Amino acid sequence: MGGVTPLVEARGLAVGHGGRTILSGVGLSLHHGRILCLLGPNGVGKTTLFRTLLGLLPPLGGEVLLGGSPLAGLGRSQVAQRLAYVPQSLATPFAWRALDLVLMGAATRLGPFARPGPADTARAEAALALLGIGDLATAEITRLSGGQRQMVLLARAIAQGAEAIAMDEPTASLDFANRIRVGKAIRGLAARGLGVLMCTHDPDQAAELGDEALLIERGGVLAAGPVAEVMTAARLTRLYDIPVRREALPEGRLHFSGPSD
Ligand SMILES: Nc1ncnc2c1ncn2[C@@H]1O[C@H](COP(=O)(O)OP(=O)(O)OP(=O)(O)O)[C@@H](O)[C@H]1O
Repeated sequence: MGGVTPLVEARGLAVGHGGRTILSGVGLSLHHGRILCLLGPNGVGKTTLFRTLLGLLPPLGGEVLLGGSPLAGLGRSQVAQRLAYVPQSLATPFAWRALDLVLMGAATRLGPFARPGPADTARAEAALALLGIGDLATAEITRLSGGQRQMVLLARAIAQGAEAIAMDEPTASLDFANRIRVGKAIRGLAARGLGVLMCTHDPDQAAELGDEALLIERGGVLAAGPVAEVMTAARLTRLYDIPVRREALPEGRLHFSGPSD
């Protein structure tokens, strides 16, 4: 990886709200074709970190670079070309069609007065198809289940065409089949060269999908690096404050479990 400019980079980053620091000294590098999983307990600051990487919150220290350019010097559409965001959920009273919501992703690349054209519509439809939800295109977003909405939000980020996507617990509200489908889609995006930054509360999922893991404890980073090296039983025990067991399943996958009693 030496010499390759990361898609997303944080150096000595401090994040928080209203001047109150929640995390400091955060360093991370996301590269083309890689999946970086963020793990940490509830309320530790993962969403706050994401929002800072996206320029939605000002850093309280350090810096963020997107594609080698300081975030501070980038406009909204320049950020949108570099990093898309899949939030934890979307609460909207507007009865947009799913396709329209996905088109908004495609439109973030356009100038403020440009209207989406046929190519943007095609890109939006392709993103829905990639996730196997082409049949939801004309559905009103307010009538979809939480899981279906989550899939549409993921399609919106894909349609944005950014080189990297930050996903905040992208499978948290999904049923078993959709979770597998989204996992496959995430791997597919990485195989096409995108960088994926994702928060998950499931260590098994991080081990299955992630190339690297970033463990975040109260105040800052506990450890970062390749999944198998970083996600030790001892570190996860410290992270979640319960005894965690790690085992390698016969097919080579890592499985983590807590105490059974
Ligand atoms: N808008 C806000 N204003 C002030 N404090 C906030 C705001 N949003 C979040 N916080 C606080 O910042 C801290 C980190 O929250 P954040 O949502 O980043 O955690 P998280 O790691 O994403 O949590 P979870 O895993 O539960 O989603 C929490 O103490 C939270 O109460």
